[in-house]
Amino acid sequence: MQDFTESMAAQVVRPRNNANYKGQNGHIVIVAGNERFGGAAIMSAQAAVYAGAGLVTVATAAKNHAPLHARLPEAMVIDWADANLPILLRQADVIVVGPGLGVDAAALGILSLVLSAVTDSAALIIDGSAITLIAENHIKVLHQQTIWTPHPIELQRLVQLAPPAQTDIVLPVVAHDQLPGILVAKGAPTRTIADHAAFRNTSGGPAMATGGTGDTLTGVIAAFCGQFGFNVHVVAAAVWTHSAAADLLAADQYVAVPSQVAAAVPKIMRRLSQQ
Ligand SMILES: NC(=O)C1=CN([C@@H]2O[C@H](COP(=O)(O)OP(=O)(O)OC[C@H]3O[C@@H](n4cnc5c(N)ncnc54)[C@H](OP(=O)(O)O)[C@@H]3O)[C@@H](O)[C@H]2O)[C@@H](O)CC1
Ligand SMILES: Nc1ncnc2c1ncn2[C@@H]1O[C@H](COP(=O)(O)OP(=O)(O)O)[C@@H](O)[C@H]1O
Ligand SMILES: [Mg+2]
Repeated sequence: MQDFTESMAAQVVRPRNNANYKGQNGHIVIVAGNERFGGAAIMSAQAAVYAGAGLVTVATAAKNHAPLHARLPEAMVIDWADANLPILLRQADVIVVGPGLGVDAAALGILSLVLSAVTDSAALIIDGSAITLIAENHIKVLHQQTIWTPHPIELQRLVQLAPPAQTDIVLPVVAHDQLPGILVAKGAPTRTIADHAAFRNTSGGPAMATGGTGDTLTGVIAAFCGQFGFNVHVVAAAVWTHSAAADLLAADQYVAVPSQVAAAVPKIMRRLSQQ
């Protein structure tokens, strides 16, 4: 497994053309946040906006609409029970499903709707509760442009491999056999794995050990795919950038608060684009 470094991230995050417009930077739809976990939807959406997504729409529980708009006016919102959600999902360039989704019957229904509406050309980021639901209900995901973002226990639920067995040698084999697309095995360090490449992240640290840090990562990955395309280098660059933003905060803070991590991402992207 190869180290993924700042100079490799800088090959992904290039300066924008002068004529660049929002339609070229990806329409992201984030399906997240039940009545208890509205913050997860807000953090994912904030990270997507701050990492440069062209348009961000959040499909979430009705209760979260006003807090989302108050915190993040750049994001659009739709009730996840709205009959128009499938139409919106079919128009998306990137879909995130799972942060704070919950694991009840309603959440399973929403996940099933997402899996049936995603088009072949869209990238699909599966995180948090969506991973747990897929594991618990033995759902087979066939979508090729999938990005899985489990923490070690979510990965265990998904592939029946306890954290100590999630080694650099075993993970690429298991990912190849069981998971279509790209696996982002989060941890210290996070490993990003596809069929022909596997990277160990070199940024980040324990200042990131706060609920919500993974939720923000989904937004950064979504925005990177929306701007730079779907491939393992782009996803590894998103992972590097997210943790580098946390490192920037950790230089003079004990804790890298997730919403601050999202807010620091534009600075890291600027630094990368100047190299
Ligand atoms: N503000 C919000 O709205 C927030 C919403 N959130 C949303 O909540 C949903 C549930 O997500 P979740 O990860 O909290 O619970 P779950 O899937 O049951 O896993 C917990 C189990 O995994 C373990 N574990 C975790 N990491 C580990 C590691 N590195 N290494 C080893 N073990 C590790 C952990 O271990 P323990 O802490 O018990 O030692 C426990 O056993 C999800 O949708 C998420 O997006 C959260 O993001 C919080 C902020
Ligand atoms: N000690 C650490 N070193 C490096 N990264 C860490 C550390 N602790 C947490 N992280 C990062 O924080 C994120 C945690 O994700 P996750 O457990 O899904 O959080 P949540 O669901 O609460 O948002 C991952 O990106 C992980 O790599
Ligand atoms: Mg998580």
